[in-house]
Amino acid sequence: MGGQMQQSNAAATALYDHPGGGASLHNPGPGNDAGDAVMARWLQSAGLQHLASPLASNGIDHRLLPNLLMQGYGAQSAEEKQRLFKLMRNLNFNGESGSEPYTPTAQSYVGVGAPESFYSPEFRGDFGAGLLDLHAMDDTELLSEHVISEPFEPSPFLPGVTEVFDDDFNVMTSRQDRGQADVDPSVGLPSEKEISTRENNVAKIKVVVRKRPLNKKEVARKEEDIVTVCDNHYLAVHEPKLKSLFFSMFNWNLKELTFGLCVKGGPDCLCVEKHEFCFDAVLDEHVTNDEVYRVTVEPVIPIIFQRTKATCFAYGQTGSGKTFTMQPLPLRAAEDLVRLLHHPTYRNQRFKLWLSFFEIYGGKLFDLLSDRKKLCMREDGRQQVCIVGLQEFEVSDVQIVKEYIERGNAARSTGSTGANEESSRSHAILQLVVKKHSEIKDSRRNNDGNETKSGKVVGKISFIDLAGSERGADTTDNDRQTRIEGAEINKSLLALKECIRALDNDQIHIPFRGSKLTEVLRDSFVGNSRNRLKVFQKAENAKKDQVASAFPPANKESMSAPSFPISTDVEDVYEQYQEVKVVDTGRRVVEKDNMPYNPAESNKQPSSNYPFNWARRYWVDTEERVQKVSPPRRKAHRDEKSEKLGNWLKNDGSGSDLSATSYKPQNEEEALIAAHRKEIEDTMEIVREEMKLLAVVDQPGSRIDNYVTHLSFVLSRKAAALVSLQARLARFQHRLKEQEILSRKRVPR
Ligand SMILES: Nc1ncnc2c1ncn2[C@@H]1O[C@H](COP(=O)(O)OP(=O)(O)OP(=O)(O)O)[C@@H](O)[C@H]1O
Repeated sequence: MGGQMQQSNAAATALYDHPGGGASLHNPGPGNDAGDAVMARWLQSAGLQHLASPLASNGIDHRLLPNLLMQGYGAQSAEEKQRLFKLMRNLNFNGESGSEPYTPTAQSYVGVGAPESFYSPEFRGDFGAGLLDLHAMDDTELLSEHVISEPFEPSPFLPGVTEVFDDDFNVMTSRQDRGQADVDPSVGLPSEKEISTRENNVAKIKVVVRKRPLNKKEVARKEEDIVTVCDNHYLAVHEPKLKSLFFSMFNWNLKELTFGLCVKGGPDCLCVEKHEFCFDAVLDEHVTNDEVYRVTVEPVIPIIFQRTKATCFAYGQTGSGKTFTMQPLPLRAAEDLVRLLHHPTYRNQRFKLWLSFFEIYGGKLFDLLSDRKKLCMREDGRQQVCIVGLQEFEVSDVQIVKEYIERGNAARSTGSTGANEESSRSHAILQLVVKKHSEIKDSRRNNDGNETKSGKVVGKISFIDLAGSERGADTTDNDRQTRIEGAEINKSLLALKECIRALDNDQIHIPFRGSKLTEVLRDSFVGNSRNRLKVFQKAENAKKDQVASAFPPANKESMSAPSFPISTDVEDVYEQYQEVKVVDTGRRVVEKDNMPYNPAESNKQPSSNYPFNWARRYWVDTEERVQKVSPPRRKAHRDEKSEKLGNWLKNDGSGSDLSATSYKPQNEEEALIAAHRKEIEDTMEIVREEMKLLAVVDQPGSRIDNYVTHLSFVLSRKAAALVSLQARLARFQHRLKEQEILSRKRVPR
């Protein structure tokens, strides 16, 4: 994920070199120039360098940072304010002068010749996790950059490095070269142009779709192949649809009514709708697994040595070919990683490769390389996730990697479902970690979070073979256990999707606590992380954006394609959600036979990074309203709002208390509701925490009030989903009662 994340990290580590000397930001004085420069660089690291002058004119004091949030004074746009807010958070700003930040000297910008101790976790701990690192608050376990300061040479056996990563890599190399040659304070940092180049060029998420050929069953059933790969980026799905003779459609966004006569046949004729989608890459049914590797994982391998965490997901419906696609990838990656370890650049750096393999089944973690030992997940004070008891194995050659992978695969939970005879019923996570060691005593150790003893993480790549999402139709033949598994799988995939969506929209709050899967993956999402997903897309691209929503139900399992990972009830809720989204972007993605898709036309539509247009409108409205509210009333206004929200969530209309913990689900529907309740409770907890934090930095005219409104909106959406589920449950129970009455009537007296 995000090159800008890596960028920010580089800036942060270059800034801090020496602990002593320099003026405190709290005490402008002799070191004021240095303080000026530091403040300017802090702002620069957040892309807010243009705000340095208002601060400078007032004397340098980090306590003035919140003033920049004031409207008409500093940060103007929503994005700027958000960045500034993030910066303050990362500076551990608390509005009081209690914590003295470390003051770097002008000399300290160079980023070379730093004493070893300075980069030690203990030392960095003094300044708070991820200080100055805008995107890597939880990323403190990564090795500091100075240990890999030798210029990196691209591996001669990795010719396929994509342009994106080439750019990223070249910027980094040139910066490092210059940093070593020159002691100018500005040299250790990237130029503005470099920042923007990197930010523009490195995608946070890459989406590659692989089409699977029809399998024997589908061929025997004479099913149509409804997916056409148009070129390397586009594919089309042909959706058979029953249409009535006369049809009408109202587009809320364009406020226009379309109606017409289906001329192809009589009433209820079968039409084929063509939907076209765009991805970063589309691979047809003839590509080999090697080609998949070259397009997806290979470009990321070199940057694993550059303090990066990468994650490769396989996402798709059950039976779509995720396991088939994912299984060969770690082995190929290990081959290249081992080769790089022996490359002259890294040969003498005491780097080693470690492997671990575990699965999440039914919300619990099991070590696949240690007789399925049950594992515990813990979060430390810095929100670093540790999997207690997970065995990591040092792997020095590919044969050993192969053996471990086979052993882990054999231990995985699989089962037979209506859609796939050997379906993965768990999420399997294989991690390859490059560590730098000072001394190694044992090649096998517990991952107890004690990094200093056995090496510091340089970079990591995780391969995640997600369990497949299931539609209601896929579950008809499944037994009770399999259906419960399916509900759990769908729930965790939903949580994953929420996180990716939040990340892609640059939201401040990412709902990692939505499921075990997202909690475990937390560190793959933050800091120096890059994701290569099989399926998901950035909001900027209209067509891509619609992928997850607009896939037709028919035969979509024939590719590793997006689908809403919902089995029954939740599906409805998310369909509604997606409908809103379509209205929001106002872009047409459905290309009908008689209505060819016109990209130019779609570009005319208003674009938005925000997931819901009406939410955005709400945001704007609220902003206007809040501006009119006088400052003393603002807090009361916010408190009242959150209290109302809390009350509403506690009492969802059915009189049930969401916080009830004694609730025992009786069937799958109730289990789903319980899962939703838990999610709402977790989200509320996070909102409460966020609000505490926000209260500290709230300033008249800031948009924090709006942010709370936004969170309220997110919660209300979840609550609406819950209400819908409960309505379904009531209907379900009603049906059961009816059946019971009927069966009683049939019993002869
Ligand atoms: N590209 C492909 N070429 C040939 N066969 C494929 C391809 N992709 C998948 N298959 C076959 O399709 C079947 C289902 O694939 P797989 O088990 O990988 O699906 P899955 O998405 O992992 O399913 P689940 O989520 O249920 O575990 C397997 O028999 C596999 O060999």
